[in-house]
Amino acid sequence: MSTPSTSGFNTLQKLWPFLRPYKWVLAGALAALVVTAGTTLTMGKSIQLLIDQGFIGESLEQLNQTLVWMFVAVVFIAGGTFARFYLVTWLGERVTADLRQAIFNKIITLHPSYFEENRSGEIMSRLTTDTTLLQSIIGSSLSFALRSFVMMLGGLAMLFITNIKLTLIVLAVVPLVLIPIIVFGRRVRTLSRKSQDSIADVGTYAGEIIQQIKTVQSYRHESFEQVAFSAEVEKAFSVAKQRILQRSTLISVVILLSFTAIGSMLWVGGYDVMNGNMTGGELAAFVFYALLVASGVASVSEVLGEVQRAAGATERLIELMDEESLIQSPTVPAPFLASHAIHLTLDKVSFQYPSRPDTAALLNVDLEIKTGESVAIVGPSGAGKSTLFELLLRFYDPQQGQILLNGTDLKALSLDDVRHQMALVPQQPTLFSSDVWHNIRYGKPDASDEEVKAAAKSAYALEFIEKLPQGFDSYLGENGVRLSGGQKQRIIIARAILNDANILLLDEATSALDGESEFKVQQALDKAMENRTTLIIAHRLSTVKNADRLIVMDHGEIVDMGTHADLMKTSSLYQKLAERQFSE
Ligand SMILES: Nc1ncnc2c1ncn2[C@@H]1O[C@H](COP(=O)(O)OP(=O)(O)OP(=O)(O)O)[C@@H](O)[C@H]1O
Repeated sequence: MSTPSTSGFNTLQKLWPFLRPYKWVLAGALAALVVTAGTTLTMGKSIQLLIDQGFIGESLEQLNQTLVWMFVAVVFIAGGTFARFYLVTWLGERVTADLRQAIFNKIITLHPSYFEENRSGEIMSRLTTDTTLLQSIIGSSLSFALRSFVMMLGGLAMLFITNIKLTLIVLAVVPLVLIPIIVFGRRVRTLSRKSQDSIADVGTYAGEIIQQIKTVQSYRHESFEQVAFSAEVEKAFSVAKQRILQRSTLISVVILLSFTAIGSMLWVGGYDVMNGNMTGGELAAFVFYALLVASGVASVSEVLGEVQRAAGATERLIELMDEESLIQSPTVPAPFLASHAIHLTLDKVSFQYPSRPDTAALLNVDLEIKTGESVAIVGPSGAGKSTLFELLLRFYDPQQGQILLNGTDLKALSLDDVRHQMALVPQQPTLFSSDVWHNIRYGKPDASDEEVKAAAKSAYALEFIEKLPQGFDSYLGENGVRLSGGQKQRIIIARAILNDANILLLDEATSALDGESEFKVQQALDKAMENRTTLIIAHRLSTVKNADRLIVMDHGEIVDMGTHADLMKTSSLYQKLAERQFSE
């Protein structure tokens, strides 16, 4: 069985790839450390000379010489400490920056279902809290511990040189000091992970409430949420309390043991000085070294507690970094010829969401879509219409059957090629908290201002954008709160038009808009659909009538297919859906 401290260090070893690029900085810091520690150790001998020859021997020359040497030594110590502190703190900041980047790079490529299982607040907490903890540990605690460790070893050597008998007394205490370190260290580590987890819960909770602030306030749930949040905060506090108790106990036990040893040593040493077996200077030097060793042991033990905390944080980070996306580009993707001729085939596609393995969201779906065709998908709520889009965009892979793009399985093509072919206009338009430029240009980052404006014009968005206080430079607020639903949609459509993908995936939401707004969005959509293969989740009959073909879905299956007129005659489900629409 490994002790908690070694397994803590084992976990920390996994951070080595992040430190390796800066091994020269690390080496510089270590060199500075050795210089400072070595110089500090000579101070004990200087004190001995100062007392025995300067004070007791009453030699002014010796006094001067020793003090000059001590001054030189202090200059070295100051310089070395500067270098060590600067380099190590730099290292902590640099490594944390790299870690954050690596984690973000990982997160952004993970399959969407990962985010169903893991709450966003928790992921955010790893990116911020856990990395900050590591920064403080790499950047300061570890340097402190290393310095203490080197001083401890050096001090110990000097103790032996100065007086063996007294040293043995000091050493008898060391195992006594190690026992609490091992016992409490393990507890601190477990509690530390728990503590980080509960801090993440606090962040997640607050994040969700802030996002839903209007729901919270309209239902007058403020005080209810305050109570619930306070429970989360208190939970985090009580875990932290346990952790602090363990750490404080550890520190105080170590201090108590160390100073008991120094007390007994002083007694024995003082007795020897009185008997003339030892000079006063020797005892002073010995006490100096013993203090170095004791404070070294104390701070190493304190930092070992920190290391356990860091190991907890590292575990969580490594876990996230080891996560593999379930949706991957093949290593050698099949070649895909970009052209406007697009042929989509769904071949006996069945799919269950990973969180609901027993319910088929899609069942045996067979479908052919040709270039330029517009296909409307209708069906009751929960029929699987949006799921179809999720599979086309490869947010999920079907468990049975395959989806072919121009005859090649989506899984064989590079993700880039697949997604480059598609532009999605979702039912709930979501915008980035930035200006209009950024939001439209998201469809094509290298688009010129003219292209962005042209896309906005095609999407019938130009007129309202120009009326905004700063036109295209207007900040749209978080998630575009400063725009109406119809305006947000037209921005999204402009983005899709700019993207100029061959396949347009429209999840219509015009049902939520008033007549005027709906008319404009419809115009924008008609423009976007020109010369494109389009799949529309249709909620309104006007779209349905314009489509080349209609697909009726129910319980994940395609139950009927045809034109509006055909289906009015043959499909009872379609008749029902149409009746409901007309009566509305
Ligand atoms: N992420 C998910 N995890 C698990 N089940 C899901 C998920 N998303 C959708 N489902 C389920 O899959 C089924 C099909 O959902 P889908 O969103 O495709 O329906 P829809 O036809 O688009 O409905 P609507 O018209 O209401 O948007 C539903 O039963 C739904 O509850």
